[in-house]
Amino acid sequence: MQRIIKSTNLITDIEKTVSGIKHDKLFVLTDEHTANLCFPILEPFAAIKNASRIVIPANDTNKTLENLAHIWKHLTQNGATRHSLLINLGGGMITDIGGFAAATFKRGITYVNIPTTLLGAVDAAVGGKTGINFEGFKNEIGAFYPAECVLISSRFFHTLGREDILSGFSEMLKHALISAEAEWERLLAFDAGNIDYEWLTDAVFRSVSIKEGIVEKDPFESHIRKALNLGHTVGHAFESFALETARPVLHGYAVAWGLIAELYLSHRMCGFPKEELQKTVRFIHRNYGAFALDCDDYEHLYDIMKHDKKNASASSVNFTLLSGIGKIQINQVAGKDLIFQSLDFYRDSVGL
Ligand SMILES: NC(=O)c1ccc[n+]([C@@H]2O[C@H](COP(=O)([O-])OP(=O)(O)OC[C@H]3O[C@@H](n4cnc5c(N)ncnc54)[C@H](O)[C@@H]3O)[C@@H](O)[C@H]2O)c1
Ligand SMILES: O=C(O)C(=O)C[C@@H](O)[C@H](O)[C@H](O)COP(=O)(O)O
Ligand SMILES: [Zn+2]
Repeated sequence: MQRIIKSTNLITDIEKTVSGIKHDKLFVLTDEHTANLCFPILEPFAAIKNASRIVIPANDTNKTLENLAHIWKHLTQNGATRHSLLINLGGGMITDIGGFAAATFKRGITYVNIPTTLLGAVDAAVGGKTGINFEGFKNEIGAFYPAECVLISSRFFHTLGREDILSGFSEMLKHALISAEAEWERLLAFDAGNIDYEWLTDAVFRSVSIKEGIVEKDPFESHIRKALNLGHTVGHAFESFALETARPVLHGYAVAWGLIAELYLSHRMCGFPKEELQKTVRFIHRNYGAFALDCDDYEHLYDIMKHDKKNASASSVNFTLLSGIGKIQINQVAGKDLIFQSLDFYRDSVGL
């Protein structure tokens, strides 16, 4: 199992981590934003200054084959060997693409994730799913290849804008929904306009523990790990559709909107309570607004859902649903009519 450090002393922890991993050369991958905002925070650790630096453009639209090739090229041209160490310093885009570069370079080198976004810290950096988007589909190419260590520190969160905080928060809400009512209640009190960072740090550490517990039981998503995909069957369809129509949305926003549709399916198919559905929908609508679509888009969204990795066949769509908070129902196949009704419900809920 990968080592997860919930750090309260970043520099000491990174020094210990890097010196504890035998390596011949150190590489640090950032995007153009984390190069400026986050790399300097690590500079008191001398070895980082001498590391070979790889910088790629920011955001999910750049989680591409071209940027993956750029990372491979840099490693090759700068003397990386099978014994080199890669540090991924960034949000989920960087830990996904950097993790996949590490998985594939010389058939696998060791890497460490230092997530710098809320989403990266609670979700993307943990659990070993790595990959890139391809042909318009989210995470179409990838590998399970866990980081040797994930170093989580809330020091990076202070430069995040409201939208990136909310994007990460929806994955925390997902973790609460699949675990316990008390956690869900606590999170619904979150005020993105007035962030209490101490409260947030505690909530992040609890959230990571929920994911850690699930991944430990099922690292390759054969059964219970599918719970971590709640909201993503519809969410990824929205995200891919948004990319296609040149109006990209943040991953966590797509997941939040996906949760609306999938909790509706949970209500209809598994008896998820109406009051909890309504409370969650109100929170999402208030904080995340809406992604515009109309009923002419349903067929296309359904076609995208048919590519979801959880599907048992190319013609059925498999969801993770809930019969209550913390009551996970995996492998739920919904028919096309009901999926369309869930999209109607999404549109009604967000005022479209
Ligand atoms: N592997 C997994 O299990 C997993 C889980 C969830 C999401 N993901 C993937 O993660 C990606 C989304 O991650 P994300 O939301 O972190 O996006 P991201 O990595 O694109 O980061 C969002 C933005 O924040 C900037 N940024 C990063 N750290 C910052 C900081 N400390 N201060 C200010 N700006 C900062 C980035 O440069 C970028 O512009 C998606 O590709 C999604 O598919 C993967
Ligand atoms: O770690 C997991 O397992 C997840 O499903 C976490 C998700 O939040 C994440 O977005 C993941 O990348 C989705 O994976 P995919 O297998 O549906 O591409
Ligand atoms: Zn996600």
